[in-house]
Amino acid sequence: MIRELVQSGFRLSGTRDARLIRGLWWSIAEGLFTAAPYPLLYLLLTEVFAGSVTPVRALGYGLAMAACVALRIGAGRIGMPLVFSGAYAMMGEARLRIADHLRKLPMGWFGKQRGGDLSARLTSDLELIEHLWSHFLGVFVSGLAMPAFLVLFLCWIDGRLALVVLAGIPLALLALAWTQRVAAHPGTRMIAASAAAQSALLEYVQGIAVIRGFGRFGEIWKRLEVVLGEHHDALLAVETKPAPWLAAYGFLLEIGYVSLVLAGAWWLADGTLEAPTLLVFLVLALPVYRQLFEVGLSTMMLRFARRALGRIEGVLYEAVLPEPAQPKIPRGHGIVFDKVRFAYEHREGAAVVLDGVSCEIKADRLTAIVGPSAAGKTTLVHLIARLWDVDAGAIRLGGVDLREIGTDQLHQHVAMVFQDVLLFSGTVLENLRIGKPGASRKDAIEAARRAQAHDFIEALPQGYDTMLDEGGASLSGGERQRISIARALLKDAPILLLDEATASVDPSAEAEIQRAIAELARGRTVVVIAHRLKNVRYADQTLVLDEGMLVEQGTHSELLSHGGLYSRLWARQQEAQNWRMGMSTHDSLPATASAAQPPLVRHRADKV
Ligand SMILES: Nc1ncnc2c1ncn2[C@@H]1O[C@H](COP(=O)(O)OP(=O)(O)OP(=O)(O)O)[C@@H](O)[C@H]1O
Repeated sequence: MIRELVQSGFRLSGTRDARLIRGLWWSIAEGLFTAAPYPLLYLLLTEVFAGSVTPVRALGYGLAMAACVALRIGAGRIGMPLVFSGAYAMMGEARLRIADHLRKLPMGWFGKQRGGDLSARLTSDLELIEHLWSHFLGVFVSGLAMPAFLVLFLCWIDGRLALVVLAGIPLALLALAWTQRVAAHPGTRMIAASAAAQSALLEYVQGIAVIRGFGRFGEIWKRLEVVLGEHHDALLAVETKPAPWLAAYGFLLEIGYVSLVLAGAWWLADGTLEAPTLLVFLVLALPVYRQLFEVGLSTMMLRFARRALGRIEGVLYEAVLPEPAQPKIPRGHGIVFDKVRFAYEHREGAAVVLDGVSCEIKADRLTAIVGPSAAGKTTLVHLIARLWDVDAGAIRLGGVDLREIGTDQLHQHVAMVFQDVLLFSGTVLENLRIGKPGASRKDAIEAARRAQAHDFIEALPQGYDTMLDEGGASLSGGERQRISIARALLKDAPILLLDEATASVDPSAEAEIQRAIAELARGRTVVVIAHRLKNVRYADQTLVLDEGMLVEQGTHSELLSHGGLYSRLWARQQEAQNWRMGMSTHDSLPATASAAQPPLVRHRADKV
């Protein structure tokens, strides 16, 4: 099991750190130096009982024993840092490999994971493996080396008695195997319960605003109590269920000691054994048993580590989106959908989200995607970014199938601005530079200026060096949006995918965001999901989706004259706006705001 674990650990990190291997050899040396004083003690006792010991020889033995102790300490001092640095470096590599692998997984995979379970795999499971490498392996090998050496020494002194010392071991090992079996179920339960507890706590913390808003503390609290109660019971079971069998393991090991006393007395009486030999056996058998018990106990941890490793490997060996061996370079920035079919669930009878969609998104033009809720607009745009692969048909960029371009290369061509803006904990500047690592401060500020974000960033306590909370919680929705637009401007990719995200912000912020987006759209292939049709009425073409199908396409005026779904949606939105205008004493606000807002990429209007 240990060998398998070590090899899986090497596979996990993809390296074999030489420091770790050297450190383990030093740990074995440490175990041997721990055992070495005992044979010296035996030799000393033999001479004492034979009456041949002299003060000088006794001093010699004493010094030799002291040297063994010093060597043991020295080996530990050299080995331990080597093991630690090797183990931490390897686990660092493993974390990077996992993070890199996660980046390549289809987004659908994340949707199927429970947040807490995934975070448990990436934190506590990985920490368990790290602990195994850093704290356990060295102690384990030195813990095995010591009794192995002593048993060999006992065999050399008296084979009969050594066999008696080892008499209980086969039965003890059976008890240990049984203990492992008994612990298997509680172990699995404990891992599941702690993942569930992490999920529940995460959900509780993330959803605290909603829980508070709906006054549902009682119910959620009860659910939390149930999950945490199960976690408590599972933890208890993992300790208590195997405990009697572990005790049996210890008892059976030490049965050898009772046998040793009985057999020793017998052979002493019949004159086939000498007293000093028996004395040495009685002294040495105890550390051998103690060490074997410790090693047996630690194998319980190996079980957990094996399970944790299996769970981490489950992530690492999850199939990634296939990458081309020879990535092709797109010849232009026009996008073609060719009979695209896509479903989130790849199983018989699963709902088809896009069904036979064929269309052309022209290079350097603005294409708007509109349609009722759940029509498949976001899905279509996500497919362009290859967050998923299509089930049938193809999407081609510059004449090349996205699957032949390679994800990294594709992402160099594409910038995305979506509704859920994710900002990372770090400074505003660092968040901007996500668009272009290594961009100068001047360029980042220029991008922020063009994204209408400069003024509010400057007003922050440390301006561009202000630390943002995780997720950018300290900023408003509109401010987060503008940072994400600045990020995309800085990236300066030729294709821009954006989810018109102004529905939830106030009219003045909406106007600012529209201006920023208009700036961003200049001279690029832009695909925008539009919820407010008025914002994209100047688009070069509008694709109308309904229930996963492309039902209409054309310019605003073409679509209006067609009298189909688009014109109905337009009429409904106009009606809603008129209704809003007439309903309150603030009638003039939307009208004024609307007049103040530039429609998305108004500069195109000039061309029309
Ligand atoms: N990750 C997902 N897993 C499974 N189903 C999904 C997922 N994302 C979206 N869907 C489903 O796919 C369908 C299309 O969703 P999509 O988000 O593309 O629609 P949309 O037109 O952008 O809607 P809206 O305008 O309301 O944002 C919906 O029925 C939705 O429930």
